[in-house]
Amino acid sequence: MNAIAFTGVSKSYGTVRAVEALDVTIDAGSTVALLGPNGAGKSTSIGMLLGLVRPTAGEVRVFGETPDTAVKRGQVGAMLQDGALVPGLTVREVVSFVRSMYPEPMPLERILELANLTDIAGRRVDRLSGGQTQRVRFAIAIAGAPRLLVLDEPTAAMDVESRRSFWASMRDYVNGGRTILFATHYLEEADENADRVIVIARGRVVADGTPRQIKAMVGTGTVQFTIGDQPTAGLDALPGVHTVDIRGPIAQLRTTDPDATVQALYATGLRVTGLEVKGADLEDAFVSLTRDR
Ligand SMILES: Nc1ncnc2c1ncn2[C@@H]1O[C@H](COP(=O)(O)OP(=O)(O)OP(=O)(O)O)[C@@H](O)[C@H]1O
Repeated sequence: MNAIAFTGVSKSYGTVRAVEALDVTIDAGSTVALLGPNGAGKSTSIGMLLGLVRPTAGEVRVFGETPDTAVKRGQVGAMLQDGALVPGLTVREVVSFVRSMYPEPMPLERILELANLTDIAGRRVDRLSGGQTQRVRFAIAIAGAPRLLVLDEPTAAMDVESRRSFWASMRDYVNGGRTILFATHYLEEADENADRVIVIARGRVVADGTPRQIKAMVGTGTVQFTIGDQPTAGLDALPGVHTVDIRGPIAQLRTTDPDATVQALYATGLRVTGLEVKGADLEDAFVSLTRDR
């Protein structure tokens, strides 16, 4: 059974084509990352999935129904990028209120526990840190025990520790066969938490596969250094290297294993100056992938 089906879906804002001809189905029970750079069309796609944004063309179905119907039936929970919490209320009050709007909500204590809020349930929501606020948003998203959970950059305001515990809660929640679709800018986050990664850039799907397949396509990082007029032959044979770009005096190697690449680079005997190692720049990687095609 498909949890989600986009069929020929496009959305334009005036002359801006935010999403173009999206054809994607997502199986119930899977955890899928929607990965892409700023402005790729992730939030627009999520908005259409929730019935908040109307497609210019095409059709969206959630468990075989329109997004509006699926949302009304309490089948979908969402955690969006913004949305203020009612100030003055405690965490427990906010979560209880949201629970009361659903036909078959999860028990209150279970929600608080899953969202790691039990200890701060009595605190006012306007006195929370960024990470704690995100946890309340998560609690609100799961309050109705939805079959599909949609998260738009859920860990944006969190530090490393909060991210880790957030994803642990998520795995707990999804254990009973629920479906998760989340948007992220980070390949590592997609890799660690999804079983399928759909990459979008400029409103189109440019890659779709397991995290392993996606990493092999884009590399997980870039190793850059000043090569000057030294020979470039052999750089593409260094371990992990996937693409070599020479721009003036700068050599940029896209690699699946930056550590191994750097070690081997030093062993070549080349004079390496201005070394920089960075995480994958998806925008760059995908713009060049789509151009190469
Ligand atoms: N309400 C709107 N009016 C006009 N243009 C919009 C609107 N919403 C989005 N866009 C444009 O549509 C494109 C896709 O935006 P969208 O927010 O879906 O991307 P995104 O992948 O979610 O980006 P981010 O990671 O920055 O949130 C962008 O060019 C954006 O400027």
